[in-house]
Amino acid sequence: MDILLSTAIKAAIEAGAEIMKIYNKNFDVELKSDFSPLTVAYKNANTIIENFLKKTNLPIISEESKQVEYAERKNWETCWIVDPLDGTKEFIKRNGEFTVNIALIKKNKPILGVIYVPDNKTLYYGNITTNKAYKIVLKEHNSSDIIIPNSNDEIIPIKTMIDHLKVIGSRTHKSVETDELITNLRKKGKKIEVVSKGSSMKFCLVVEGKANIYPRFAPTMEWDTAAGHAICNAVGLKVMQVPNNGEELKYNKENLLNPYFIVNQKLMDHNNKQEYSINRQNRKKANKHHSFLIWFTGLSGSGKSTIANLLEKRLFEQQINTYTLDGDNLRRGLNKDLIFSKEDRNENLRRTAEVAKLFVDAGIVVIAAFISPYIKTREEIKYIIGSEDYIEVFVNTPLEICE
Ligand SMILES: Nc1ncnc2c1ncn2[C@@H]1O[C@H](COP(=O)(O)O)[C@@H](OP(=O)(O)O)[C@H]1O
Ligand SMILES: [Mg+2]
Repeated sequence: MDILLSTAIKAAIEAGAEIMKIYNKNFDVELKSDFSPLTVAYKNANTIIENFLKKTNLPIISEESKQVEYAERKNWETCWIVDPLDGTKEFIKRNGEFTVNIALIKKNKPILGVIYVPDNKTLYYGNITTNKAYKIVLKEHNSSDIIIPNSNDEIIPIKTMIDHLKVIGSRTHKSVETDELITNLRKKGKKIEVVSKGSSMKFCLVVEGKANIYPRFAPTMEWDTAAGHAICNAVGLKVMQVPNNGEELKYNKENLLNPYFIVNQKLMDHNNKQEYSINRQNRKKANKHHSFLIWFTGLSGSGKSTIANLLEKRLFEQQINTYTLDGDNLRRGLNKDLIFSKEDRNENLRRTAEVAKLFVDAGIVVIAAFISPYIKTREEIKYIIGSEDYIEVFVNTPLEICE
């Protein structure tokens, strides 16, 4: 694991352990003094985190520490941004909704993010270089088991029904603007459920797909959002500024106050579906058969295309309307702007799935053969098509034979 990421994870867990020692002692009210449980938890957590992060020789912006003048910090290409205890109101209310937040910023963008929820020992982290985010529920506040990411812990967001959205907002800092946004979404005919949570846990719930949109039309500081923002970006979610100027939140600004923002705004902009008189059911009746997608996956040289070709011939002989989507052929036209980078390969598959969906709607049995090794991508394809119309076939030819 990246040494910067593992350092941030260790720091967050150790800080969380310290916070819980104080949280678990009896206290009723916040005493606004340097010795209140909140202040002590906050300061101790900050010291622990700073001691870890100092080893990286990168500068730190932390809510708790004295801020370095902008004239100096604007020259920092890379820095840490830390909120040692986010959700202070929730800590006082004793509802467990508080977090430790550590983010690594490069050129004003968050590239790594770690959020630890010490009350339920849940760790979230994301890395935009690998485009992966993980959620791990620990048994103890102990980081020694987390050195190698386990694919079972990778966050694969639950998919969203665009007409039924869960909007998540602050438990404590509500705003009229957020209420207006919810009213407008309801006017668009969407079913909206409103969920409240304290702290950066809101980002985590959106990343998991347990909430869908997080509109923040109330003040926050850079340390409240940087780690959550990185984890969102790692799963492809954007944290857009409002008013929307097409840009995401930026970090290490002169003023560390964030503008308002929305996580996952694209869901709000989704167009309503236009209905036509002739639909899939009519086509199914006329064709006398169902339509669906058969997706062959397997290694290069495993025989996917050969089997797909034979299958199509057989179906065609039985007067079934078929079409084979071929990666090379699509790259000659629709996908000719795409290269073979990881992003473009995913985009290639996404577009293929969208085209397949149109063909399925047109009443055709679609056959596709793509290597598609990542379960995450195949889940995406299944989601686009709809699980009831998706048949996955793994051509399990051993590597030696493929070669
Ligand atoms: N008036 C204000 N100005 C700047 N930030 C504010 C603010 N009111 C609340 N916040 C930020 O909102 C955070 C709480 O978010 P939420 O309401 O989503 O739980 C606070 O974090 P702390 O709890 O760490 O102070 C604080 O930084
Ligand atoms: Mg905070």
